[in-house]
Amino acid sequence: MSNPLTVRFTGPLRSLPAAARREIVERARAQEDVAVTKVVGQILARVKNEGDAALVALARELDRADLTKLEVPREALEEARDGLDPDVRRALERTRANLETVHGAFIPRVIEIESEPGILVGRRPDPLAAVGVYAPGGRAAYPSSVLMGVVPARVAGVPEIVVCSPPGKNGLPSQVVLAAAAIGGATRVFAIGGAQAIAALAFGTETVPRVDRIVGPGNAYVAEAKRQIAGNVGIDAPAGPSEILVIGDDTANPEHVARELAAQAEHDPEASCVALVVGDGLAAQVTEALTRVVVDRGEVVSASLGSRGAVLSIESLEEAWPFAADYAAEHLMLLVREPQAALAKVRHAGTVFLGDGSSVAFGDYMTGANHVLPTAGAGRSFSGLSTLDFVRFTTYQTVTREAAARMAGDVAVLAEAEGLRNHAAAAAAFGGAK
Ligand SMILES: NC(=O)c1ccc[n+]([C@@H]2O[C@H](COP(=O)([O-])OP(=O)(O)OC[C@H]3O[C@@H](n4cnc5c(N)ncnc54)[C@H](O)[C@@H]3O)[C@@H](O)[C@H]2O)c1
Ligand SMILES: N[C@H](CO)Cc1c[nH]c[nH+]1
Ligand SMILES: [Zn+2]
Repeated sequence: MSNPLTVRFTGPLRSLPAAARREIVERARAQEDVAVTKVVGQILARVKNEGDAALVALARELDRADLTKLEVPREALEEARDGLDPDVRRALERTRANLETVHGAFIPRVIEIESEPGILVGRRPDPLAAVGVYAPGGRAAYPSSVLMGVVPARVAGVPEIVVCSPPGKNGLPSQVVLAAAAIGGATRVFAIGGAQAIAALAFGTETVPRVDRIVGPGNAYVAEAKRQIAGNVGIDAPAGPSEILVIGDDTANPEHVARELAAQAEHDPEASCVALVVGDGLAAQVTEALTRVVVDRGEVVSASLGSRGAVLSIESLEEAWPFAADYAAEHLMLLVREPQAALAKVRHAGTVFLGDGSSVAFGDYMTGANHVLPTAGAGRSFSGLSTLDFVRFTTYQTVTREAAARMAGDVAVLAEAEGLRNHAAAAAAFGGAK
């Protein structure tokens, strides 16, 4: 590593100046960056107005790729899958199977309930007709993210699943991303990245179909593009640069804490990685371990930890819970003596990892939980990606003649109170009044 690794915030949490605490908790700066907002606004307008021509031009400008075709032919997907290293294929198929098991169990079912005798109300989940899945591909290729989006969509019954991922210099997303799209069951794949991919899926172009919902993680440009098009098309949670909050008591292994921070930091210089551990001694051990455990991508890890990282000591776990609720981490890791009891204290988190066996890397790749999760505090109001993102609900009701007769009077009372006498008349007619 060329730069020595430093962590931006260290020391006791209770001594942290209010401004520093705010800076850690409000790590949304990149998405609110006016420059990003402006650039993304311009990209969306170009794609909306110029369609495919803008996509080809933006691929040249931003991805340094000369595209002859935007859509990746089906044969190229199948060739990528068939040519994949057998170990990688087996691992991707294992991820797919676990996602199918977990997301199949989480799928919402039809619910029917009688609110009164003779009045049946139902709610039926209906799969969306077409969805877009963004798979990042700038600093790293993300075949795992392809599966995290495509598999739950397929399990939910979506017939058209369109994947977009940035092209490399050869004009195609990486082979392993293409293979994952085939393994997951994507119906179409386009070599389009960044904000322009989100625009193409939201507005449609000559070759890219307009979809009903766009999901998937990405960098600050992708997250901002999803935010800006949210009025036109459904989106999942804002899933931007990765983040982790590790909470550890005296049973936490400092090297494990450090490795978890380094793992999420390697995604992006804008990743936010924070540890709150009981005792100044343990905090110092974590900071020291960080200088030893980084095995790759040192520049990215250093940039992330140096600009946003925090290793803070607390006196007891009780100090951690209000901070954790405020921070609403994408990944919350509980390296504590009684993780299940600690889980009961958690208010906001994308997903939680309990105990010393549960590295976030397992959830990132294989447990079957989804790794597309709300970031930048969005965990206070959003959940991680699931089959719920791929359905909408149709409610329905049926009222028997007898129930209609019993209800018509009170409905007329409310309709009269609103000055809507035709409603009262309709209810009375169905209730059997002459
Ligand atoms: N929250 C989650 O669930 C989750 C899951 C996986 C990955 N991630 C995050 O996804 C992100 C992946 O980012 P990435 O950069 O590797 O890939 P990416 O595909 O998100 O972004 C690459 C694209 O960004 C665009 N871009 C780059 N610089 C630009 C500029 N100056 N102006 C306009 N557009 C520009 C380009 O179009 C490029 O194709 C990381 O931040 C990672 O932490 C998050
Ligand atoms: N940690 C990422 C979500 O923030 C997901 C991921 C994909 N590959 C490895 N990790
Ligand atoms: Zn990860």
